[in-house]
Amino acid sequence: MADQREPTVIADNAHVVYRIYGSAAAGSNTPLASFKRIVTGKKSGAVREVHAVKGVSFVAYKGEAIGLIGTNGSGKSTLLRAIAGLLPVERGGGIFAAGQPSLLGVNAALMNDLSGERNVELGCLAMGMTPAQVKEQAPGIIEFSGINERGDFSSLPMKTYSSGMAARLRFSIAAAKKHDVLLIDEALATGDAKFRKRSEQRVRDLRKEAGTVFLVSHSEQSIRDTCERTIWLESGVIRADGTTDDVLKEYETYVSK
Ligand SMILES: Nc1ncnc2c1ncn2[C@@H]1O[C@H](COP(=O)(O)OP(=O)(O)OP(=O)(O)O)[C@@H](O)[C@H]1O
Repeated sequence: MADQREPTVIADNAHVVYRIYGSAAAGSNTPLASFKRIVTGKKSGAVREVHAVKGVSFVAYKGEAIGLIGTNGSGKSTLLRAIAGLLPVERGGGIFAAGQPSLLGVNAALMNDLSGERNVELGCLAMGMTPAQVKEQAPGIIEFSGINERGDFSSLPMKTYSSGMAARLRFSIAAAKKHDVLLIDEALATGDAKFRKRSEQRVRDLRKEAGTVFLVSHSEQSIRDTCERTIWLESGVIRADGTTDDVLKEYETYVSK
């Protein structure tokens, strides 16, 4: 029988390389050296490359929540940013996505001098909501974030918030919209236990609304609670892709060695 599932993200032999210019020679980063480069049009000699994602291929389907695990520096955040279209994929491969994937935290660029309320409005408008939708959704977003649990913080500038409060507000804004593909980078690790529970529920709801969710996390519990499929990346290469139980078991054996 043909596969009836609808693909939302296809990675086909995707490679991502960071290029760091002028990183080697001593003195090449001085203002004078930079000025000389501008005048002469010459690029600084040294380019260092970090090959962060190496030939990754997978297909993600509508309704799936996929965990991304791997040790520090294994390429998880890089892959997420490439799926979001924020980093280019090298020639020969590609990442194709349905709609515009939203990377939680980056899309909602919050302004420190503005109040939480104003940031909610701007964030929602930036995600494409109409002013009427924003008006309707804003109180729910503030309530979900819980920033007013200890006083009226929503009318205060964001710079008065703790980093956890800011992260919660960012999550709440992004999670207010139905996303085709929602990419979450450790967002669930911020905030306290109560908020984490609420946000995990929200991820499950978003999934029910038929989007696809990718979750990068070092918390096996978060991955277990939200994702039935997990991809394990190590040194930029997929080591395993399968049910969360199976992949976590393999990963645990690897890290305990
Ligand atoms: N802006 C950058 N410029 C150059 N190299 C980078 C940059 N960002 C990440 N890297 C490198 O790319 C590799 C993968 O990094 P990445 O942040 O994707 O890993 P990660 O799996 O998300 O790590 P962690 O679990 O620590 O968050 C690492 O070797 C890192 O040093």
